[in-house]
Amino acid sequence: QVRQNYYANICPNVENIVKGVVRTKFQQTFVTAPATLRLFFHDCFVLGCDASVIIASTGNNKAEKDHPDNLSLAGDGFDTVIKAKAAVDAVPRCRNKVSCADILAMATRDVIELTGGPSYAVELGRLDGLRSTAASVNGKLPQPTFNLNQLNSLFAANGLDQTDMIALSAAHTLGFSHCSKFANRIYGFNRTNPIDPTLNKNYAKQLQSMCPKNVDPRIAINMDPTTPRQFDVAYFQNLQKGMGLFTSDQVLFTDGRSKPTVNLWAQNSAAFNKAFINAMTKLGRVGVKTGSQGNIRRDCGAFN
Ligand code: HEM
Ligand SMILES: [Ca+2]
Ligand SMILES: [Ca+2]
Repeated sequence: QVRQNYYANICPNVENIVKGVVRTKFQQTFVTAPATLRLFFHDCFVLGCDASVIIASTGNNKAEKDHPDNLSLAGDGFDTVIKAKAAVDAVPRCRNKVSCADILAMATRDVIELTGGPSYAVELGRLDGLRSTAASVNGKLPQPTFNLNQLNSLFAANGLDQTDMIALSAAHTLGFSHCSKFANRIYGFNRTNPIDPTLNKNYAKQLQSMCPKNVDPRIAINMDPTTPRQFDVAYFQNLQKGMGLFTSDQVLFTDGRSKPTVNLWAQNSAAFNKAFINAMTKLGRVGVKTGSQGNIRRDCGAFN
């Protein structure tokens, strides 16, 4: 249902308008990039790419964004969509013609390019969803403790295969994590190993010093210790050295079924870029709403 150039006759300049807003915001704060990319993922995996994640809670509805798995979504992702929506709506012919879900898809494409990743033609034509509840998030998002089978089955439920899953995981080449998300790997891992043995020993020490026990829960650290602001294949090179931050990252190298793909992409960014664009395009098609299943929200944070 989604296609390139969907707004060609409705709002011909929409992609440039969004790009301008995203570029300005990115220049003000780098977090714009990882925050927007993660927001898109968390939107698409819960009821499809329909901007359900952007809805704010109200007195009688606890929305998706207040589910525990979404509380660490950085505010700059939401802010990017709201600012881009305002800029689109300032153009008379575009006013209330472009969905929040599509604005998020365009902004995500733009932040990947701004951080040095591949650019691609984005498919558009999504409607915004009519429901958003915290309960609907349960079991829909991957946990950092997941093994390969758990990752594959959750991604398969969204029409994404193992190759797509590995490519999309490279989003962790950018952005931050709070210490609590991987503390189990560096403190009291199991009965025989206090530290996860798949973790590089020096990296484990660094993590312990950045995240001491009883660290301030607001402290966040770079997920890619080598090029935290570049969208690149350093993510895969880190995995080869035991420097994947989460179990769900490192398992891509320790499990023999995914290791060959990690090794290939660690030394072939052209092949990775191609797979990443393909996977992002598939992600953007998940659960797309049409007709009476959705509408175009006037305010991305509230139902019409
Ligand atoms: C494969 C399974 C995945 C797991 C288990 C996972 C888990 C996590 C966790 C725990 C964080 C840290 C959150 C925090 O403490 O603030 C995080 C951050 C992030 N994730 Fe994932 N994620 C996965 C896949 C993805 C995918 C597919 C994307 C996008 C395509 C993505 C994009 C991001 C980004 C960009 C950040 C950094 C956010 C920021 O700096 O604000 N992740 N992820
Ligand atoms: Ca959604
Ligand atoms: Ca990087």
